[in-house]
This record gives sequence, C-alpha cells and structure tokens, in this order.
Amino acid sequence: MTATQSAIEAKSVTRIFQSAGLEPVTALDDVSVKIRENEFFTLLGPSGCGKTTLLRLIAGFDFPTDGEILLHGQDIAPLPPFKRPVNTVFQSYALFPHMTVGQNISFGLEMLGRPKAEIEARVDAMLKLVHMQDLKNRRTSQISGGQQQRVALARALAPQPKVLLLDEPLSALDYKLRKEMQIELKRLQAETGITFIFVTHDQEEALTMSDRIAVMSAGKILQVGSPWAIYDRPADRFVADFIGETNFLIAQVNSIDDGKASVTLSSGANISATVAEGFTPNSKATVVVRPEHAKLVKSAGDMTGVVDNIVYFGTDTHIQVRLSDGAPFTVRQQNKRNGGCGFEKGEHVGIRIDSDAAQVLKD
Ligand SMILES: Nc1ncnc2c1ncn2[C@@H]1O[C@H](COP(=O)(O)OP(=O)(O)OP(=O)(O)O)[C@@H](O)[C@H]1O
Repeated sequence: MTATQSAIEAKSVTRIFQSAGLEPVTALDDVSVKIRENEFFTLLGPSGCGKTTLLRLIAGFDFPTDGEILLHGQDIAPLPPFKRPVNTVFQSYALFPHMTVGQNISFGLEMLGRPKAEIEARVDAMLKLVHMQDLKNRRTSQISGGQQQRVALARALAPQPKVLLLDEPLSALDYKLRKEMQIELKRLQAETGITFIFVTHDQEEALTMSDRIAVMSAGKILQVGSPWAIYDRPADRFVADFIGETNFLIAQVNSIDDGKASVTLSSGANISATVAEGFTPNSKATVVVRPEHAKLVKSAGDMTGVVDNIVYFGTDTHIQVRLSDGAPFTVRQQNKRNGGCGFEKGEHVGIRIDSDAAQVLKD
C-alpha cells in the first residue's frame, strides 16, 4: 500500500433501512471519511446518528444501500465478515460464560485453524498485553466487569486484525474503571499499531483518547479533526454545542479581514472573532466563546451583566451571568486554595473575552 492510502475509507456511503409499513430511515446519508493506518479514530455523536451502522458496514454485518467501503484501497463488499481483517469489541463483550479466559481468547484462533502451538503462544501474549496472566483458567462468569472488558479486547486482538472496531466498549463500566480503561485502550492501540475505530456518545471520552474524531449528526459527518480542532475550532453550531460547554452570542458581522471578523455583539460591544470557513460576511451570526476563555472582572469588560448563579465543581467554579441584553453567559474559573470565587450572586460584573477566543459560526 502507498503512504497516502487509508486503512479504511467510506466513499459516499448511504444506508437506508426499509421496513414494511414504516417510513424509510436514512441511517447514513452520503458519508465519506478516510481513516488512517495506526490511528485512534472516534465516531462521536448523539444516539441514533448512525455510528453503529457505519461500524457494522465496516465489519461486514450489513451492506451500504449506496457507496463503498475500501480497506487499503480495495472494495471489501465481496468479503464476508470472517474474511475481513477487522474485529469488533461489542458493548456487551459477548464472552462465552462457560469457558475460561484462556479458552475465550483461543476460540477465534481455533476457528481460523491456526496451529496449536501458535494458539498457545498467542493466548499467553494476549493475556500479558492486557495484564490478565493470573486469571487464564478462571471462567469469564467469575471475573469482574473490568476484567471481562480486558478479555474481550484480548480476544479481539488475538488474530492480529488490521482494524479493531470498538462499539461503546466502556459504557458498562463505572466512572473510575472507565477512566482506567481509557488509558489502557490508548496504550493497547499504541503498542499494537492497529487502527482503532471507536464509537462513543461521550465527548470527554472522545477528546481524551482519539487522534482524530468524526462528529456525526442525523446520518452525516459534520466535522473530522483532532480533538483540539473539534473543541477549539468547531465547524458549526451543532459541533460547538455537542462538544463541551459553550456560550452562544448573537452578533452582527461588520467586516472580515484575513480570517478575522469585526463583530458587534447584541450587547453593543465590538470584538474581534475568528471566522469559520465558508462564512458569508455582513449578516447576522452566532459567536461562540468557551466558558474558560472569558474572565469576570469588577470593572466594565467586553460585556456587562449580573451574576445569576455560582456553581462549585471542586476543580473549578461556573459563574452564570445574565448579560445586559438578557442572554445567559457562563464563565469558568479555576479554583484556588483557601478562597471563594471572588464574586457574589447579584453582583454587577464585566466580562473580558480572551483574545482569539471568540469564533463566528454559521448557524
Ligand atoms: N435494522 C434497522 N432497521 C430500521 N432502522 C434502523 C435499523 N438499525 C438502525 N436503524 C436506525 O438508524 C438510525 C441510526 O442507528 P445507529 O444504531 O447507527 O445509531 P447510533 O448512533 O449507533 O446510536 P446509539 O448511540 O443509540 O447506539 C437510527 O434512527 C436507528 O433507529
């Protein structure tokens, strides 16, 4: 394969489900995306946006209504699931409860007819990879949820797939274990060099683990980019709203020069804001500002308002301000030791927006 070839490429893929007596459902609508070799790629979006459908097409459990899926540049439509160098880890793990950990991992290799000695070596290597050597002979019904997750990963990695598909694999775990497994998955991906395609609706999980993220909504991919690009340079309002918290301000664009717009906010303040691609000047626009990219000040800032509510989060405090034009605006302030946030409910305050922090978006 050439350096420019992708591990997986979806080319104008559409999947329409037709059920008798029901309206057809367009689960994927002309989706095109290139997933690189060795990358941790995440499909992120709300429930029903088409993430699982895309995974199932890559795995071969389902077929596109239109378009094609390429593996290293080759159309994989003729290949049945078991012949694709692709393996899946499901949300439910789908382990065999009556088998031991070792038997669960060796099962797929036996089905592939691999020699006994190779299978044994591979099972031991996989157990070592997921730090489960001591539990090889335990039945999977007798191990914890986090351990089951590791076995499911070891089993999926055992045949050395080129691509591993992970469909919300951490959703059954509690918060702390999920955090641990996020680091573990990242380590496994880096150590094995396998392309991981990870599905989640949890934006924090996507931001912390991925090399790149595709944000999906209603069967379409809205933006593909690094976690930084998705968070700091969202392509549109949906992405800005879905990823993290953000403030939306109504604004008038006065002029645009070299990727920067001069805008008048509905509060009357004039500020400079980055312009998203494809924006047409001289029209009403939405300006977004992340809560951590603004500061509350005692004097007049770029905007003024009254403190509505103060919410303490341990590491930081969210101060909700009602702007002079009635719109809400949240400022996030990191907490210091031995002290409150320095502001009180009902106080008149100014808000200063960090330079480069405001962004104009198309609606
Ligand atoms: N077999 C099917 N028949 C009819 N509609 C389906 C079928 N499978 C999925 N859909 C519909 O296609 C759309 C996309 O479903 P999909 O499971 O891909 O979403 P998702 O993003 O993975 O959601 P979730 O996060 O809830 O798993 C949904 O509207 C769903 O109801």
